[in-house]
Amino acid sequence: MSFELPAPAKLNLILRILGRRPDGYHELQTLFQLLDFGDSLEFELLKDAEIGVDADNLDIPLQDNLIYRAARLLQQKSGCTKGAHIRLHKKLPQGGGIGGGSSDAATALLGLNHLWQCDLPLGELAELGRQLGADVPVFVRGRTAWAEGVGEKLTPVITEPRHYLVLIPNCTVSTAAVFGDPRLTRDSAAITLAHLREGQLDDSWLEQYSGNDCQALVEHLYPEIRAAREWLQQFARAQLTGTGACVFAAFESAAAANEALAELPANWHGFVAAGVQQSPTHSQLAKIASTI
Ligand SMILES: C[C@](O)(CO)[C@H](O)COP(=O)(O)OP(=O)(O)OC[C@H]1O[C@@H](n2ccc(N)nc2=O)[C@H](O)[C@@H]1O
Ligand SMILES: Nc1ncnc2c1ncn2[C@@H]1O[C@H](COP(=O)(O)OP(=O)(O)OP(=O)(O)O)[C@@H](O)[C@H]1O
Repeated sequence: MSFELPAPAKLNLILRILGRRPDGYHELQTLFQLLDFGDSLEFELLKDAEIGVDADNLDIPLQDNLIYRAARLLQQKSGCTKGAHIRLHKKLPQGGGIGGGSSDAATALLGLNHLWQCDLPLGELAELGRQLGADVPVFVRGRTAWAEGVGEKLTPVITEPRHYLVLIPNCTVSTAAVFGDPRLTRDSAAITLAHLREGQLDDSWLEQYSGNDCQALVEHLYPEIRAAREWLQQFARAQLTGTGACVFAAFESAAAANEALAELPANWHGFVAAGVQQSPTHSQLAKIASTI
C-alpha cells in the first residue's frame, strides 16, 4: 500500500508568553492559523519493522528527523511490527516559525496510524506528538485553534477567510535560543475567549490582540527579519510568526496578496497561502480511507 499526504504550515496570528514553568518550557497563549501550503509525505508499507526516510533539501541525520522519531514512537506505543519508507518533499523552511518539522511529524503520525492500521484515537496521537514538540498537537488535531499551556491545550476557532503573504528571510532562528534569552518578554497578561460566539473570531478582537512577544527580541537579533517585516508593512499590518524567521501579512484576496508578492525585491523569497479551518492532511486522509 502507498499514498501521499500534505503537511501544512501554520502561522501564529497571536503569540503571548505568560511565564516560564519549572521545567523551563513557557506558558503561552497563541492563535494557530493553518494554511493550505506546505510539505508532503509519501508513505510506502514495508513488511519488516524498518523505517526509511528520504528527504529533498534536508540535511538532518536520520535519528534526529522528526518523521523518523514519530515513526519509532508510534511503533513503541502501538506494538506495531510493520515498517515504512517515507519520502519527504520539503517546501517549508527550517527554523522558519511556520512549523515545518512539527507538521511533518504530525503527518507521519497520522499517515502511519492509517498505514499500519493502529487505529489510535486523535487524542493519543496528539499526546505522542506533544513528546516530539510543542507545535505537533495542533497539526495532529488538524483544526485552526486557540492554544494554551505549552501549545497543547487546544480550542478550535473559526477565523475570517484570508490570504497570507509569508516572507522567508534568509536566516534560521533557533526556538530554544529565543526562549532561553533573558531579554524575552515573558510576562504578558492572559486573555480570554469567553465572549466569542461559537468560536467565531472577529477582526476587531484579532486587531486588539494580534502581536508576537518574540518579535522585538528576534528583530533585534536579526535585522534582516525587521527589514522584511517593514517592507511588508507598506501593504498591511505585518508580524513575526512563532520565533521567526518568517513574517506575514493578511490580505482580503489571493489576487491582492499575489500583487504584493510580485513586488518582492530580487533575491527575497515568499509565498502566498490561504488560511484554512481544517488541515488538508485530514481531508486527504478521509478521501484515502473512503477509497479502500
Ligand atoms: C514558538 C512556537 O512555534 C509557537 O507556535 C512553539 O511554541 C515552538 O514549538 P516547537 O518548535 O514545537 O518547540 P519545541 O521543539 O517543543 O521546543 C524547542 C525549544 O523551545 C523552548 N520552548 C518551546 C515551547 C514552549 N512553549 N516553551 C519553550 O520554552 C524550549 O526551550 C524547547 O527546548
Ligand atoms: N522533518 C523535519 N523538517 C524540518 N526540520 C526538522 C525535521 N526533523 C527535524 N527537524 C529539526 O527541527 C528544527 C525545527 O524545525 P521546524 O521547521 O519545525 O522549525 P520552525 O519552523 O521554527 O518550527 P516552529 O514554528 O515549530 O518553531 C529544525 O532546525 C531541524 O533541525
